[in-house]
Amino acid sequence: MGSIQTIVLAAVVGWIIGLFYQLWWKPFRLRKHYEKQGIQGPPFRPLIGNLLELRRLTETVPPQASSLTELSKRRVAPELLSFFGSYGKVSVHEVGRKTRLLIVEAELAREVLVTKASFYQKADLSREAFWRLLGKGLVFSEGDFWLKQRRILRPGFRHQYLKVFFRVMNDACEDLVSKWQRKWENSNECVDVEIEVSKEMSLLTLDIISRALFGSNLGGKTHASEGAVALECLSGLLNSSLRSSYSYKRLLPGYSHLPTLENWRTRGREKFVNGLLEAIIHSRMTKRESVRNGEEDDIVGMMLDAVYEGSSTMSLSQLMHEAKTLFFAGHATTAIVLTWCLTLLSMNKEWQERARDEVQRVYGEESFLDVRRLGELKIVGMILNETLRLYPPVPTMSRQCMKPHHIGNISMLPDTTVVIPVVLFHQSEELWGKDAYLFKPERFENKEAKDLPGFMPFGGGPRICLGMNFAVMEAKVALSMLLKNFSFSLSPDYCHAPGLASSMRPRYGVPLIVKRV
Ligand code: HEM
Repeated sequence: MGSIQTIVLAAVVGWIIGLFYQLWWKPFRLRKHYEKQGIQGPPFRPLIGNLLELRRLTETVPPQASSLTELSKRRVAPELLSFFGSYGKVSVHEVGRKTRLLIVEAELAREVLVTKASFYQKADLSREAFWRLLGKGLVFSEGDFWLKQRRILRPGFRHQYLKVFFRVMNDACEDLVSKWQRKWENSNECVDVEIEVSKEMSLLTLDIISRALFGSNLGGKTHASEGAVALECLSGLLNSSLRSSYSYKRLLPGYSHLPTLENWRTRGREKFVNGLLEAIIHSRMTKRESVRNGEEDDIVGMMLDAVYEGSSTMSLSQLMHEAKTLFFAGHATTAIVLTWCLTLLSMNKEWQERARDEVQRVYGEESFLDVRRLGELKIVGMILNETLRLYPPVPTMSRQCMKPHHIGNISMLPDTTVVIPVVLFHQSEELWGKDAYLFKPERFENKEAKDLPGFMPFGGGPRICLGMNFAVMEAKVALSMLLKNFSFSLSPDYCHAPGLASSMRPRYGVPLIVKRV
């Protein structure tokens, strides 16, 4: 009996020491390590870290922007902007027990993402926040497993497939144009129509990614009503992921498994999206077994080839995770860019005209663009880059240090999360000049501008966005098709408020007045 008591006592003492180490000693030791190197930050607070300050700073964002040219960084990353202002280009703070180093120095960020990438992994904090949305797909895989998955998926984003997707993009955009044209069916040609474009762009990109992933032969699965429900579920999942960033719930291990109303809703949404994807993939498998031609022309088909090939190492459950990752990663980001492109063009009519002139010249008499002429859409490309600069859909990235090493003069220790505030780089006066807040696509006339170390809308290094070429092609096709058919101006109901739950989405949507060209 005595020995059992001793064992229990030793276990309890061990557990308390472990807890003390994790919650207090480890973050305290890391904080001291960085402070000794002259890196400052808000005061160290055990257990909760700087959640109080972070929450207070994010809650100060007013409901509406002060002007149409107010920089989005003030609304999307006010806490990081404030730490940068108070403590300089490199500062330290904690979220709960996680130590974070905020780096607003382009060369250091490049080291983390590119040259010293092997010392880092994706950060636990973002994995915890986004796992329901992105599954265990490529975005959060690591090491050899990540490399293997990336090798399987990469061909799907190469030129040969992109040509197939180009058709898919054209078809989906044509459907959207026809849908909008019908709004004039019973009314006068010159009548203005108000359209909430942020929702329309989300539906469009969801349609495109479903067609590219699963083929156009979906039997209407992700169109119409199911598409709208899927969109609602995805946006609900995104909101709860982003809301959890600075939530106290983070301090409770296993919170996401408790039977709360929010968790119940989140699981319902997740179940719907998983069910939809499973049904589509199973119908694809059945089709594949009956009509096997070996030449798949969508991404799930290509992954199924990898599942069935003897040499392959992709399991069916991994295929589900990858499909989920691409389904989400492939639609939300591009929808944001398209929404802000149309908004900025509505605010800057001369650029809208210049872009339309270019589109009309490149299309000529054709109703579809020739894939070989995509490169001629130079002005559209410049507008796209300037939009990605002002409204980057991924406003911050983070990495977790795995091994001791140096970046610049800083000695890094494992378990430190590095925060790379893309949005602060993109809107830095030091990098872009005093007029960094203005929409000036001519910045990108010089091709080298997009290779500047401070411009990273698609990330960088080995983990650079897999869908970058897909997204650029999609945005060019959609913009050119819309500009060719319609003109845009701001609705009197438009309220400028970029930033919804730490993302670049517009808080109140974007109602635009649309006219037929
Ligand atoms: C304008 C649209 C897009 C933007 C701005 C964007 C941005 C990014 C960024 C910044 C990353 C790197 C994140 C990090 O390093 O932590 C990333 C990764 C990724 N993106 Fe995109 N993305 C876009 C569109 C797409 C599309 C259309 C797809 C797929 C169809 C896609 C699939 C992925 C995947 C799979 C990764 C993870 C790559 C890896 O870790 O190896 N993205 N994206």
